[in-house]
Amino acid sequence: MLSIALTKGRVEEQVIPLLETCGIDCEPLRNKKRKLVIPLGDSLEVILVKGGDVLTYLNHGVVDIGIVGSDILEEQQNTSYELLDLQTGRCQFILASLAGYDLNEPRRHTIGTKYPNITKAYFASRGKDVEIIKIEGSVELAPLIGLADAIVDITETGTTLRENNLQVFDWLMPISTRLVANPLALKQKRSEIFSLVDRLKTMRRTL
Ligand SMILES: Nc1ncnc2c1ncn2[C@@H]1O[C@H](COP(=O)(O)OP(=O)(O)OP(=O)(O)O)[C@@H](O)[C@H]1O
Ligand SMILES: O=P(O)(O)OC[C@H]1O[C@H](OP(=O)(O)OP(=O)(O)O)[C@H](O)[C@@H]1O
Repeated sequence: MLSIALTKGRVEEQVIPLLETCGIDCEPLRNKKRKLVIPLGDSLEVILVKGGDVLTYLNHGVVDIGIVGSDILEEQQNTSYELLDLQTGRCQFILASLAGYDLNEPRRHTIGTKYPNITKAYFASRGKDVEIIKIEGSVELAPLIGLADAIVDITETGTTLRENNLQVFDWLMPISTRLVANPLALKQKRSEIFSLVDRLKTMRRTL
């Protein structure tokens, strides 16, 4: 039996069809209502968690594998084994602001973001010291109402940026959903884990 910590929400919605193409019956996941522990047949058990908590469950050894966005792995400076890029949940990290924003204006800029570590590393690599304001959501609001000069956030379709008159000033990195494993589980359940990884690897190309 393999236990999987699956990020609920967007990641979950895009991973379910992939699991189904691998022949895994996901009806219990689709019909879960408020249930958080969902057995899928005899060989898999899914627990549904927030993305930011996947590595906590994994690193405490209470699940064998995790499915989580690379944005979170990068932000949390993940050291667990990344086994596969599932190639779902694709989006991008961007630096955005209102038209006319000048990153090179010589003063300390204020940046709003849900991802302070990624933001700090990005500006450090450009030799810039910025003030970071951590925001939990609706990040695009920050430059609009004067909380920050610019934001580092995720864009997928570009709709949120467009509807709020924001422009992209830089593309930081692409994001996609990854499969990560607990190192002990990788030793103890190697064949089970790699059998799933191999199936996912084959089927992700068909979606
Ligand atoms: N357009 C998108 N915007 C944000 N995240 C996306 C997008 N597309 C895919 N993702 C992936 O989905 C994850 C976020 O999922 P979701 O939006 O369901 O959670 P959330 O409610 O924003 O996050 P949380 O409540 O944990 O802060 C991200 O970690 C990222 O890997
Ligand atoms: O380019 P788009 O397709 O418009 O997607 C990007 C938006 O989606 C995410 O927000 P989310 O919906 O998770 O809401 P949040 O603001 O509460 O984080 C992200 O933070 C952007 O705001």
